[in-house]
Amino acid sequence: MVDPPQEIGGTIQSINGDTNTPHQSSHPLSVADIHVDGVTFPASVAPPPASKLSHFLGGAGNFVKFTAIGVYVEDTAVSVLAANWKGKTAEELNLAVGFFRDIVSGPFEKFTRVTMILPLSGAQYSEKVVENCVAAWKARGVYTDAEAKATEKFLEVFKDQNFPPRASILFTQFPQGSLAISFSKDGSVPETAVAVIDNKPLSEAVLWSIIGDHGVSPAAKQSLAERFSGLLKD
Ligand SMILES: O=C(/C=C/c1ccc(O)cc1)c1c(O)cc(O)cc1O
Repeated sequence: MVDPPQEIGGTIQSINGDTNTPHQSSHPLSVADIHVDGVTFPASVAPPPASKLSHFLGGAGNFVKFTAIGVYVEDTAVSVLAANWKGKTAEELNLAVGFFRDIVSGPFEKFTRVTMILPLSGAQYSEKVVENCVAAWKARGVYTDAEAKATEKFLEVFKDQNFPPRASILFTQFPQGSLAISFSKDGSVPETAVAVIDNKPLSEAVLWSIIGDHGVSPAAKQSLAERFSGLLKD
């Protein structure tokens, strides 16, 4: 379900507890909130944990009945993705592994909000994510000690957590390679991260396991393809 479009590109006030310096987003564009199984993903987040930049909602979908997943990208993603994907239909984008690869590894921040529809423990969630990431690395022959250590830290961050319905896990993926992890009991977005893991393969694999070729949320992929097809019209 999609709401009427909202203008993105206004002045953002308090940035990350830093200063009150107003930040202007780099381009005005029209995107709408998305509702997934009763969970609302607002059209923009300004800014996500540990970031100073505004992000807009690229797309959202569910992972079967368990979680609703919203993928936000830094405003500059539109001009970066235009280079390869301008003028493509939603169907073309949805079928293009390279389109999702460019979202995951493009030189812009991503912010992923995973909201519980059914209750999950931190261990249940993190073990599933790590299983998917390790399987993808092993398939490509790129699983090293650094990734094993990063996944241990990831599991540690989640081990004492419990997520009732409506609670969220928030990932900020930085282009330099770190992954900031935060938690929220409701729809709010905290300013600070609970943990930052400095491992680019892990940061990218978490998002890839959602929207990659065997991603857990085909609905989020479809949503990203539809919205970017509209944003990247000739
Ligand atoms: O959403 C999920 C995982 C949900 C889930 C459901 C049931 C379980 O017993 C465990 C986990 C998810 C995700 O958000 C990101 C990812 O990389 C993989 C996932 O499975």
